[in-house]
Amino acid sequence: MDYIEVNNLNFNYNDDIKALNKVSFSIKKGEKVVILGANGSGKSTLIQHLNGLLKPQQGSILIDGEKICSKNVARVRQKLGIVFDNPEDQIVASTVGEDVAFGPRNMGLNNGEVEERVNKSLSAVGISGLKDEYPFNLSFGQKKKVVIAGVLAMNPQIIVFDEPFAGLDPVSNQNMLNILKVLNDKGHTLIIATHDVDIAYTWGEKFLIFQEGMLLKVGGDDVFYDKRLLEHAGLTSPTLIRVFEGTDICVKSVSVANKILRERLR
Ligand SMILES: Nc1ncnc2c1ncn2[C@@H]1O[C@H](COP(=O)(O)OP(=O)(O)OP(=O)(O)O)[C@@H](O)[C@H]1O
Repeated sequence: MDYIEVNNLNFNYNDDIKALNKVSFSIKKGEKVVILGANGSGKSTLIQHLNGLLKPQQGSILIDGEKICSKNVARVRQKLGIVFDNPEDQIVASTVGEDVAFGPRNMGLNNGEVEERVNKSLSAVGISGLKDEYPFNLSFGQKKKVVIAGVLAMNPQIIVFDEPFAGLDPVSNQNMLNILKVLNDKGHTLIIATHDVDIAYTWGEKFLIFQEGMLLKVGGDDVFYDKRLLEHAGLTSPTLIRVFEGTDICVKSVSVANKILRERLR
């Protein structure tokens, strides 16, 4: 059984904008998946379906064998956490510590357990020193870490990140890659939604290519060597592939060289 199953999902906004069009795919436990598409291709709409924020107008979503419905949506949200692109939309409390505690408290954990989860999560993203700060005064990258800590504190098996690298400086970018690596090493299933082909190619293992609400292709690295597919999706080749274009180096050698490079960059 697959861990996440999306079957024939359709979703329109205002009866006319087809945001998702017959989307079907599955994800296995522990996979590193990228939902890749240009602006407006349906990524955020899809993500919001994965934890029941949006209800399918047609089709279904199963998480760990359970079809999402109003009765189990709270349980699904403990299994699948989402870090949205704008951290300010997700911050709810007046101190960082209280914000991170919000999820575990709602899960009914006692004060000791909540405190332990808060400290562990803040430490995992490297912001233990910000525990008593007012979160809205922090920088964008710090706010992002507060939200990630809040999601980690719920200990979801699956974590979805919408544009996790957007707005981060190079050091914060590397921090984010490190956080993702630790989570993946611990066995979490990770999903990133992005339009950034470089980030996608560097980090991902399985790629879902979207265009105007349609899932054009599910594949591995091979999707990045399919120029027609990328063009159709309104995407370009990743820089690591483009630098070899026009040289005599064959695709196979580029692929092998990039495998080594990507391992180093992750
Ligand atoms: N609340 C909304 N009301 C009406 N139309 C919407 C709404 N949200 C999204 N859409 C439309 O649905 C389509 C898919 O949008 P969505 O935000 O899911 O794409 P996206 O791939 O996440 O884009 P981006 O990369 O720009 O965030 C677009 O045509 C968009 O204009």
